[in-house]
Amino acid sequence: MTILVTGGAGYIGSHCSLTFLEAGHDIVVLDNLENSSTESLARVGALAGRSVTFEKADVRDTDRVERILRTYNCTAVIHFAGLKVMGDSLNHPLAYYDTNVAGSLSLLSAMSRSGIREIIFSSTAAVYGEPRQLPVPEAHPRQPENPYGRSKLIVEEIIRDLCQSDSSWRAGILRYFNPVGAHASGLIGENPLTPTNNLMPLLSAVAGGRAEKLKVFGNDYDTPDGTGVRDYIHVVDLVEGHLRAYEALFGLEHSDNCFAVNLGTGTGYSVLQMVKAFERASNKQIPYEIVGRRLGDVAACYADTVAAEQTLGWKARFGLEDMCADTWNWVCKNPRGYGGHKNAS
Ligand SMILES: NC(=O)c1ccc[n+]([C@@H]2O[C@H](COP(=O)([O-])OP(=O)(O)OC[C@H]3O[C@@H](n4cnc5c(N)ncnc54)[C@H](O)[C@@H]3O)[C@@H](O)[C@H]2O)c1
Ligand SMILES: O=c1ccn([C@@H]2O[C@H](COP(=O)(O)OP(=O)(O)O[C@H]3O[C@H](CO)[C@@H](O)[C@H](O)[C@H]3O)[C@@H](O)[C@H]2O)c(=O)[nH]1
Repeated sequence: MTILVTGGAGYIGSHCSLTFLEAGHDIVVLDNLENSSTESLARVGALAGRSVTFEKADVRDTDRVERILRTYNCTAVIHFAGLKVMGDSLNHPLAYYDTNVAGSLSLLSAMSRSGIREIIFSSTAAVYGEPRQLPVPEAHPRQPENPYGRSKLIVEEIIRDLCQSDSSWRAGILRYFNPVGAHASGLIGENPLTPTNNLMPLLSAVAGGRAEKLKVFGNDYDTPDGTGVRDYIHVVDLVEGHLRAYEALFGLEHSDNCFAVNLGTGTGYSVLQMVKAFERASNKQIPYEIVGRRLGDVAACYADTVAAEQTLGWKARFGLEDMCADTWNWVCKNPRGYGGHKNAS
């Protein structure tokens, strides 16, 4: 029962690999190292007490993926490999459709050819677009507003069609809200040197003196303090959700062989609340200035978590303090990220 983890050297994939190894599963990681290095897997191996089997490969190489699936007798796939920067997807839509859509199609074809029918797929709250209702339930209309969100929605639909066409397929689609934080050891986390527009890495960059101040994108939203509200979820909670999803796949009835659930905490925090929380965790002042709204941002977005609780028996455990403290611990211990990563210096 070996599980193929695509994108397993990356931020979420490395945490997931550790969680699955610790739960006693055998895994093989496939990654093209486009946004990662094998150092993350060396550290996962050290934490788990056993080495991680790794194949450097591209998910778009269907024949190679099929060979890997067969070589390791894989029975299921957790699919993280992809591009993830919403803003970037507006400038490079073809790259996003190629990696996220064509890459997933290639993987699903390789699975189909080798008779593997179980997949957990990394989707995103970005498939909902502007929330019309809060908290956002899974049945909320899916109207993504950028190529990144659309690429994920297209793959969701492909997976649904597969499950409908053949009841032996089983799929768990997981819509992440805002993953943050790092493993408590401080050994694995999100590479601090990767260019990013996300709030948490920018907070740590300012606290660590790598950036002068934070730009707060708008304080005129219809939220308690006027700044944007999001559902930040600790990456360790998020990957626990994958373990529960993997277990839930076995309990699925053939008539109901595909589920889509939100992975969030259900609680929203504003940008200014995040600034304060990070100041407490780091014991540093975080200077900020209010600037105009960022194109494409919504006022507030947080998850309805009822389906995750019912379908997976899963609920996030970590609070904002842990998310900030674990991020800060990771960044302080690894100010230059992993060795070998193209953005490491
Ligand atoms: N981090 C977030 O905020 C977030 C939110 C919602 C959804 N997601 C999704 O979760 C998944 C993992 O995100 P992450 O934050 O760990 O990103 P990441 O960039 O750290 O990890 C993605 C991994 O995929 C690999 N990869 C990229 N293209 C590949 C290809 N063609 N073939 C093989 N490997 C390839 C990269 O090298 C990297 O190791 C992504 O699919 C992303 O879209 C992330
Ligand atoms: O320099 C910054 C960066 C962000 N923000 C604000 O912080 C909040 C969070 O922004 P960010 O961390 O960029 O996350 P989102 O824009 O919510 O998008 C994330 O969350 C989505 C899921 O909801 C994922 O799909 C995306 O990949 C991921 O980037 C928003 O209100 C932003 O306006 C600032 O004020 N200043």
